[in-house]
Amino acid sequence: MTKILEMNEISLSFGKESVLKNINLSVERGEIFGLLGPSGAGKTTLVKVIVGIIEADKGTVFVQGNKMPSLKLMRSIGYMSQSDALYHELSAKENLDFFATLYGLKKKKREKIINKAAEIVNLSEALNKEVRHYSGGMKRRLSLAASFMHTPRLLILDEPTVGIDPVLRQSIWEEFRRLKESGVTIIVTTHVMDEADKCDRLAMLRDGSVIACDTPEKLKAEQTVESIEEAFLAYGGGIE
Ligand SMILES: Nc1ncnc2c1ncn2[C@@H]1O[C@H](COP(=O)(O)OP(=O)(O)OP(=O)(O)O)[C@@H](O)[C@H]1O
Repeated sequence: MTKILEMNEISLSFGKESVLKNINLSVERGEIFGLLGPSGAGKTTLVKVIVGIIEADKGTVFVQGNKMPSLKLMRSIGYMSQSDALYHELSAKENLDFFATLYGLKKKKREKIINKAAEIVNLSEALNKEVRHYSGGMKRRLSLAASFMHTPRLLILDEPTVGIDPVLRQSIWEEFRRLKESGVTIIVTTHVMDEADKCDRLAMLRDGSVIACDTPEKLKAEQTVESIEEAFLAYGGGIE
């Protein structure tokens, strides 16, 4: 396997608060890579640094060998932020059509791609509804569809399943695996332990530092525990 993402010595402070502390991580092509940590651990800040929304004080990020931020790579990266970037006055279909234009998808193919993405997140029936009439979970699902509809090489998802019911969460994870099979690399932040267990590899974050990084199986075996939650605590992830 080859590396699609490399982060070297990433550090960042907001004022006096040190939010990311010397992060060194790499992600292999085709992996589902999890960033696990409690609220405030620095997960969102780290993905914003990867995407290029925030500049780190120190360190470098390379995606496919290109130093970030890189305009050239925009179309090969899909990003779903924690807050929805949707047009509430437009229908879901119009929103997806807007993103399709941004990604440069050809008009002829758009309809099919939009319908497929909507089907995956279970929104086919509500495609023509204005987003202002959507529930919170529906908006998350629509944002998710928008992030992967152009089949990016690298898909970065910040807490993608928050507010989504367990049944749909399962089917969304099945889709992540299908995307992975088709060669997409996925980075996903979560504080849900059973989701973390589904990742190929996992970095555990606490107070801006990586406290452990490996496959869920090895992380558990190393601490001779049965669950990711116990492993997280054993690595020092608990509240002091
Ligand atoms: N723009 C900002 N200005 C100042 N402090 C910030 C800013 N963004 C984040 N922080 C701080 O950085 C720390 C890490 O925040 P971050 O959002 O990255 O954590 P997180 O692990 O994603 O948490 P959550 O799971 O709640 O989203 C927190 O203490 C937060 O208050």
